[in-house]
Amino acid sequence: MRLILASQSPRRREILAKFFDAFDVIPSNVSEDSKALDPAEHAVEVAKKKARDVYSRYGGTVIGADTIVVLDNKILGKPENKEEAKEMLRALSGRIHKVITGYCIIHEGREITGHVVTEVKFRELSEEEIKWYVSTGEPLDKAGAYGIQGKGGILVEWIKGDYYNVVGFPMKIILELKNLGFKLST
Ligand SMILES: Cc1cn([C@H]2C[C@H](O)[C@@H](COP(=O)(O)OP(=O)(O)OP(=O)(O)O)O2)c(=O)[nH]c1=O
Repeated sequence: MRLILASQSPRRREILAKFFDAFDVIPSNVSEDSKALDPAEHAVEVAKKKARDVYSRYGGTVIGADTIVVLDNKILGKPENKEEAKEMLRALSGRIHKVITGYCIIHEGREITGHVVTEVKFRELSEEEIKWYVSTGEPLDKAGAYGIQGKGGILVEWIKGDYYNVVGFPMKIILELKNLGFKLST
């Protein structure tokens, strides 16, 4: 069965490639909005849209995922510009937030959905640090305006849960694929 990752994210491709040799990458072309009020539900709904979009065009076994940062029950998506990135980082400073990845795997016409939550605590960030981090260019294509896998690692005090979930591809998805019969590479 052909495995397809419905994502433009290079991070997702790299993580999936650690475990499976053969898959295709076909980014979806959908808007990242939903009617869901609950953040986890929202992430799952968007993941479903991504997977359904690619499945309807190519069939196969399709993986869609959506990662959001949630602070005080409010969703922080990808910042539109540097000013918005700074605002997000100020809001996250010194606080615990959740990173939620919703996923949808469509296999033999059936949808397997779920979400994974990781808690992340940020250090207290100075204005100078925030300015420096935004000038690295890292925040712009990332939920919550940071990437834990890059220079953004320095902003983080601790995490509780799956590290790979913060980067956008929880190990839960790998386990679901294994359960469906996809063989892990050696
Ligand atoms: C919090 C955090 C997010 N991110 C990234 C993961 C996701 O790529 C991105 C959230 O955006 P998403 O909409 O989940 O994904 P995407 O637009 O990059 O790719 P696609 O929709 O095609 O699958 O933020 C990190 O890389 N590191 C982090 O620490």
